[in-house]
Amino acid sequence: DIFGHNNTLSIPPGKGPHQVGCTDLMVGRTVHGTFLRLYYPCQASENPQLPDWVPCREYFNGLADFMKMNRALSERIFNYLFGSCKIPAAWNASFKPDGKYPVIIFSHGLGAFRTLYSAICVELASQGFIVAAVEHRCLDESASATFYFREHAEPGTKKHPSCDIAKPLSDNLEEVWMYYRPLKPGENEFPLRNKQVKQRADECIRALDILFDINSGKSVENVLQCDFDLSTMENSMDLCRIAIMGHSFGGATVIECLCKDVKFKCGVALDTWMFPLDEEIFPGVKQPIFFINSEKFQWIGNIIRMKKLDSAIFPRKMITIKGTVHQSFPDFTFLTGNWIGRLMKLKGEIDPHIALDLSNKATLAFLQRHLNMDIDFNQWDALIDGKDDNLIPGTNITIPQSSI
Ligand SMILES: CCN(CC)CCN(C[C@]12C[C@](c3ccc(C(F)(F)F)cc3)(C1)C2)C(=O)Cn1c(SCc2ccc(F)cc2)nc(=O)c2c1C=CC2
Repeated sequence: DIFGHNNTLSIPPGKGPHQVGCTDLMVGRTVHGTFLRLYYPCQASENPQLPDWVPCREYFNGLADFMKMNRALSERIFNYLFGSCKIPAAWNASFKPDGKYPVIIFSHGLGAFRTLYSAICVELASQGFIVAAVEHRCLDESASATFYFREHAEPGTKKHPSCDIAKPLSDNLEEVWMYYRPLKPGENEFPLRNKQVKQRADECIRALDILFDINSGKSVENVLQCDFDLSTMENSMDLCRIAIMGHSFGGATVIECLCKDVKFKCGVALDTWMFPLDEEIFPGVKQPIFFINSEKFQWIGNIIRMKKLDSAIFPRKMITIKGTVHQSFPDFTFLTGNWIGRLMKLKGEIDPHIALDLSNKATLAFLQRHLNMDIDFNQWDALIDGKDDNLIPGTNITIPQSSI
């Protein structure tokens, strides 16, 4: 196709020792419920069913809204380009009990949704983490699209589920879709984004609470009819080893979560958008933070705010990956040929596999250090200090002396 290659298996599989399984979990029958995609170490399975990267076509509509494109046309374009793309994980594969796995909650960026960072989540799960990629919804409306179920009053208005994984548990539930809400003209952005980042943090904390319930063997009702037995994950999570991770708006969500909940022992913030954060919370953040930045997205104001989190007491690290752009972290960076990928700023100069490999290895080394894990991720410790030809320690943005 015009992107130069077919996409089905373009998202790189995990490099770690574990096979990766994946399932969807929706808890709660209202917009205030929790919706997440779970990536986990699984039993080897013969012919694994690979889930679709974009689970429902409504997400293409959401992307169109987010990108201010015409829905009808772009749904067909996105479906043609990305409709066949699969996630390299075994859908609903049996969980592999093997001691207690550390846990990561992942928060997506503005206009994204829970499946768009599968390359990162699959890699981490393959290295022995349980990863919950939340889908932000509610007032937040910072996902490009998301859905929830509502008890529908009128009998017989049963709408068939739009995508096969969205079969609701009981048939008196109807799917309600909500889409990305752009800023109104003249709307003051900070109050909205600050409220949203607090909402996003609450959703991450609620997702963690649900993992606690699952770990304690409490029965958790999955409103989605996924044939995955959550009880197989009882007592399998190391709930002293929990990290929060996110991209862009999700990076700001990392800082907000660290401030709100000490159960998060450290944070990895990818190409963070600092704007939504109220600087008053910064002194309240005591956990280690790792800022992994792209070369092109950052600007002086954003870096200055990150520097305000610098500390002599709490470990704060920053690296910049040379030749990367903002979209080098979401999966799109693997799904287009070079020239159109660079044209649409979905790819930087660097090979996306090399870029994400550096980001993932640096992340694993940081997590081992600050979750006190006893494994071999410390082999990549040098990357935390930016010691690699493709890395810059700290930032490439020069900050004028006057502004410090
Ligand atoms: C003009 C629209 N305007 C909206 C406010 C700016 C839109 N925009 C730049 C984009 C996302 C882009 C994108 C995607 C996907 C294709 C595709 F063709 F491949 F589908 C193309 C082009 C359009 C690059 C961003 O917002 C950047 N950004 C993001 S992008 C997260 C994301 C969203 C959807 C995805 F599919 C993948 C990744 N997350 C954030 O938290 C923040 C920002 C900026 C500040 C905070």
